Amino acid sequence: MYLQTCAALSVAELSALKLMHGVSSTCDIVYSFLVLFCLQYLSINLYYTCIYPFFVSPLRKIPGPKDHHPLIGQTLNQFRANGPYELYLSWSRKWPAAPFIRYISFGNTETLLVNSLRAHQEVLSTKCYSFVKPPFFARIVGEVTGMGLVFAEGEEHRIQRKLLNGIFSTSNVKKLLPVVQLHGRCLTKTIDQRIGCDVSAVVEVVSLFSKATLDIIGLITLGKELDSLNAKPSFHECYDLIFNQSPLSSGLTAVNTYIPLRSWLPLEANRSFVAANNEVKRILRQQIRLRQIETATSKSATKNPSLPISRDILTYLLEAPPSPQQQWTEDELLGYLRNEIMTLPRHGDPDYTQIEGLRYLNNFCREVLRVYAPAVMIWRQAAHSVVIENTYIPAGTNVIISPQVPQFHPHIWGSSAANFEPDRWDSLSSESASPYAFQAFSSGPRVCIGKGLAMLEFKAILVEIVRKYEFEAVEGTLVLENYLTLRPRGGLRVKFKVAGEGKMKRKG
Ligand code: HEM
Repeated sequence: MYLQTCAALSVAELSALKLMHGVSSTCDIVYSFLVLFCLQYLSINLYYTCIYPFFVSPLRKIPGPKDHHPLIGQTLNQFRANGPYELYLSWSRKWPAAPFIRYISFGNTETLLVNSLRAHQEVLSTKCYSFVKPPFFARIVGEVTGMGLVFAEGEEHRIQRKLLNGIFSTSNVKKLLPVVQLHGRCLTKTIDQRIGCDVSAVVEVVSLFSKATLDIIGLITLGKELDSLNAKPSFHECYDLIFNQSPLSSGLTAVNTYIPLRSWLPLEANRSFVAANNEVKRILRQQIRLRQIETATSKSATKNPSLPISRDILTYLLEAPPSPQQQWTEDELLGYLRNEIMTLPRHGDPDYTQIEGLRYLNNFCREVLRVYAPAVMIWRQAAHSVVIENTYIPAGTNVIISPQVPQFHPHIWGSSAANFEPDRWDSLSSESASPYAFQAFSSGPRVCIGKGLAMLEFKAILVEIVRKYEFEAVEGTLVLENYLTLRPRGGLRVKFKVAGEGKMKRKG
């Protein structure tokens, strides 16, 4: 945008100069154009980085932290913070009643963090289509997920959602339970193999669960086992490379957010990321093409719908590390869960109604997603100027929803907001019962389309694991990081041993 404005201004100024001083040589014209263009570009950038945010912007009076670096804003503080949510939560605690909190990010751009329930409702629901995904977000996420429904806007988004909603309806998700259970059994088979003849085994679960989740989504969306694709390197190897980048490659991803260097930097760390990413997309495109041909030729195809877009396969994964602040011990919480799951018939897989009937399991899963929301940031940009909660938001302003902010807000969840307490879901206050108090899947017209499927997967796999094993985390302290989703840094090692009888009786 600046580039076009500067070019237009330079042309106008050059024409005026020519009128005043007569026609000069082509060389002079090009030289003058370049000088004028650079001067203008520099001035505009200086204005927007050094003057506008601090002396002119209508957002400057909104409460927010002032301890930013003069050029890179809060970027350094975010990098130094204890986990990806820490700064947002500390600001939200400092200004609990503010609808928005304003902070300065890289290059002194202003960002608004959504804070109150009402502001969440307006941004995500009432005025949902006044906001779009910012271009830099498309660069970081789009390069991994591709540009499907996630990046469709306005009317195009409404149409795509209408087409896809049916596939993810409760009645369809119900039918997918056997697929999920089948993969749950494959997962426990892997754990059994690792235990072998020993009493217990330590297993790195992030890659194990990621693989199971991917396999389920692959089978549901492509109608194919990803393991059976015979690609070299395999689909899972490429996927692992994308999500477990080297420090240099992660740094490049961060830089790519602001300066789109990714596609032409001749570094090995960059090349392997780009190659893995391209390979994943190639495999998916190929499978989708095959599926489309099958669908076109098969009479029964309409009974077996598949998603027409490749990005849905690279989706959010569940991680559930234990909370350091919890009041109940891990043993007690898992004991309650085990006791409830053990009320299911011993043999055979539970059906959908039986799983949905497990009240504590449902509370447990929602509490995991409340305390450890996998999506750390949901990015938006004002498509046009808009007023929310008496705050004037100019077009182009970046707005961020961080699910942990409403999910830890003391005005919504009370003073125990940071504690892991599954029972809180049985007695919600009017604030915490609001659909905007729990944002792990976002809400409004852009709510996660896979929410029902993700919850079913989470519960069904937990049932499978809890029935078979007793388990505990091996590492004492977990460091969480954000790479597209919340992940334990360096993975999560869990000690599994085959379960005996449930030992804990539920209190009360
Ligand atoms: C625990 C698991 C999951 C979590 C926490 C999660 C979270 C989210 C969140 C927060 C959004 C909103 C993103 C935004 O507006 O920028 C979203 C959107 C989306 N999710 Fe999920 N998701 C999960 C699983 C899934 C699954 C299993 C699928 C599909 C198989 C899926 C497909 C999508 C799609 C297509 C969108 C875009 C919806 C739209 O813009 O209309 N998600 N998800």
